[in-house]
Amino acid sequence: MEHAATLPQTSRRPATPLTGTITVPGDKSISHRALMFAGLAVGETRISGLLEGEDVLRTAAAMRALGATVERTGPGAWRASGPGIGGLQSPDDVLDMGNSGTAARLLCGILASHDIFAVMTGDASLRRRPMRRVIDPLGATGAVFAAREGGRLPLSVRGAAEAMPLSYRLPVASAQVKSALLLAGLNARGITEIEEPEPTRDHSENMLRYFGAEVEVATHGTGKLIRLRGQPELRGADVVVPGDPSSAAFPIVAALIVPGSRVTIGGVGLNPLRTGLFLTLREMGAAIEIVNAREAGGEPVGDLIVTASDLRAVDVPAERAPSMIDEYPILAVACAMARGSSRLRGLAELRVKESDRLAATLAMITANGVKAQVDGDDLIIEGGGARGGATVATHMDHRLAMSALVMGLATETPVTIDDARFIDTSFPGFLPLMRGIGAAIEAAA
Ligand SMILES: O=C(O)C1=C[C@@H](OP(=O)(O)O)[C@@H](O)[C@H](O)C1
Ligand SMILES: C=C(OP(=O)(O)O)C(=O)O
Repeated sequence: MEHAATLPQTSRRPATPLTGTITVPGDKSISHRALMFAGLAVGETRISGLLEGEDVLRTAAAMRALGATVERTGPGAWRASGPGIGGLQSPDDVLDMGNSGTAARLLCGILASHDIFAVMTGDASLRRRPMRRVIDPLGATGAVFAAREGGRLPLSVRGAAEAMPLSYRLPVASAQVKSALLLAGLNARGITEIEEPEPTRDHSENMLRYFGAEVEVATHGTGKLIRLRGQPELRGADVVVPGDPSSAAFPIVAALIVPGSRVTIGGVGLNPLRTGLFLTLREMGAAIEIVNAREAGGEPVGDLIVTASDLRAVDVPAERAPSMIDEYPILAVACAMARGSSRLRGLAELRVKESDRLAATLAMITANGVKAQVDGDDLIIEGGGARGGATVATHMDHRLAMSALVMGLATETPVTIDDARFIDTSFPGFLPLMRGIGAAIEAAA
């Protein structure tokens, strides 16, 4: 790639505390959905604060290839409109979803209930990830999927000419699977019904309603029952994307573990199905104050004031995992710096992310001198600080890259990562933003 010599980056303890007021880029989950729903709706949608990371740009390109109008009008400002539900067309070429599981899986839902043919692929990381979790249930719409062995990309789909509505109980806690089925249900005649035993992020349900669909959500045991009436008239609507709490996690943990730091992060999304990390960090003794709580674009938002804190170990229950599923690598860094032994439970889903995040997180901290082990689906971490000094293999995984660089801000010797390129999938501008608050991160020698 272009700047091959600067791919490895090194972080070290800064000479002074981290300080400043920052904002993080827009929420990745909401950004994907805003482009997809806008591309299915009639009339114009204006989006502000869209995450312009690689993953979301893949969704923009795919929606364009399917016949939607998607244009950038300024930084984070986008305009999109579509032909209405059922009106998308076969793309001329293969859809390349890059590194993005969300883009690939949600798009499968759209394709399943359109009378079109499409082929989808992704990068080496995405081509390893399981797609059966969406293509198996989506087959009941009448769509015909064919995928590589093991249900991996590339795949092809001949969408259903008249999609059947689905009734499905999610076997894994996955907002991607739920959202793919809801997207398919948009162009099915009748009610699509999804039972979700463990609640996962509900941005699709919220945004579908906002665009004019009829979505009912009822409590069902410990989970939810979601019912969507098919073939609504989706109308374009303006979307304000809040700051991504999963991105805010990195400067938050950095501020907590670099002594004397105080950092304010403005406009962070605080949807309760996304804030498991903040709850957990507070249980560890973190000083995270939420001020100026408000609503933006139908989602709760607030400013976070984070002050360096003496962290203590934590035991995180498995039920909390869906509300912080992407935050375990950075939580592992906080646990390594905390006093005592932490246990993070129920992490099986981490094995099928951009990398095997359970194995890679363990390797990241142990290579830098932290005692830790995996026990079944749990990660056990002995706190007390870390030596550092290792080069961390990031396995095409943005969250590992950022976590390792944050860890190096509090280790005895610097931490290096092998490849910083994938950070752009979710957090373009991470390196300058962190340097701007005083983080010592530079190209490795
Ligand atoms: O729906 C979404 O936008 C996402 C859901 C989660 O994936 P799963 O549904 O696979 O848990 C999460 O890891 C991903 O970053 C974004
Ligand atoms: C798992 C992630 O994303 P995706 O599944 O969209 O690749 C993530 O952003 O951490």
